[in-house]
Amino acid sequence: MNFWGIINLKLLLDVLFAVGFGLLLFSRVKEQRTLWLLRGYLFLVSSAWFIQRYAYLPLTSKLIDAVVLACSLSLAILWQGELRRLMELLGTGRLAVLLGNPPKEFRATSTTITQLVDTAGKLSQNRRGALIVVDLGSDLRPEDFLYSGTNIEAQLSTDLLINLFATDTPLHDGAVLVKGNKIISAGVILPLSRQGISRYGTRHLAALGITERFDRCICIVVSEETGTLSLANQGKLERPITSSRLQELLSKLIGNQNSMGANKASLSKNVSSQKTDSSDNIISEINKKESEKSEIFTNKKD
Ligand SMILES: Nc1ncnc2c1ncn2[C@@H]1O[C@H](COP(=O)(O)OP(=O)(O)OP(=O)(O)O)[C@@H](O)[C@H]1O
Repeated sequence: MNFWGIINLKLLLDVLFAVGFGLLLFSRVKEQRTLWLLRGYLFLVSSAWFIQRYAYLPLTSKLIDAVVLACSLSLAILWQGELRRLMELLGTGRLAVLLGNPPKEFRATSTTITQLVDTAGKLSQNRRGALIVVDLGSDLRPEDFLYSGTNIEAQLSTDLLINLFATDTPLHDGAVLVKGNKIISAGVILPLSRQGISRYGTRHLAALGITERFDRCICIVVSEETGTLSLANQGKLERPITSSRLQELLSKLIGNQNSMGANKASLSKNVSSQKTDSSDNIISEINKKESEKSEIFTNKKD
């Protein structure tokens, strides 16, 4: 192969990689305005490259370079959160999440949705505060939280969730992390959001905090004060919502539209009877811990 052949091959590969990268960026952007911005920016960058390489127009080239620099700076300000997330994902090696291909274990089923709605409804009726983080593919890891809580690794069930948020249990403070149909941990302390500090309490700010940092996770919040249900997604809080609205939102977000409108009554009946072995074990483990705690307490008193 001669010299020019090698150069052209390199150029071809360069263009192919750049196009591939551009397509990957386009596939990750969902909002129309962001898409326009990205399209305009990539057009400017490729024009600058083309003029620099093929046309001897030094002044035009300099001008376009200056415009590209100005656009890069304004986009860095505008997309602060997204760029930060991108670097976090790259730095922690979560390439599957970056490529939009989350592992199977994050796929929640309609049963998961029903269990979550059922739990939120019951907790709301009893005015029991709760915070449930549902990882839909952000691959949340202990380092993403201020405190990663206690490892649970149990099958998701309404009974277990309700038990975890019982006010007299050690793990009720903080959030419960759910991935797919599993409860991963409890007593998790989330990073707080800085938006709406004057409007919301810390439970709601924690829900906003985690969802504005990770776009594929949502948070169900039950207010202890009012029993109000809320859903946080992408740093926005929808509240107050009813159980059926929560079911609708979860079905939409989890992409499980089939579960919408399914006869909720019979499903919630099923859910109540779905006591898995592992969740039973965890409940008895928690109760054991509690009785141990009270024993120590009474011994101390004696
Ligand atoms: N960073 C956090 N991560 C997880 N849970 C948190 C965090 N901060 C507070 N919480 C939970 O929220 C509870 C305090 O809620 P607080 O009353 O301050 O907030 P709120 O938004 O007004 O909620 P509510 O309406 O339930 O009162 C704590 O006891 C704890 O369980």
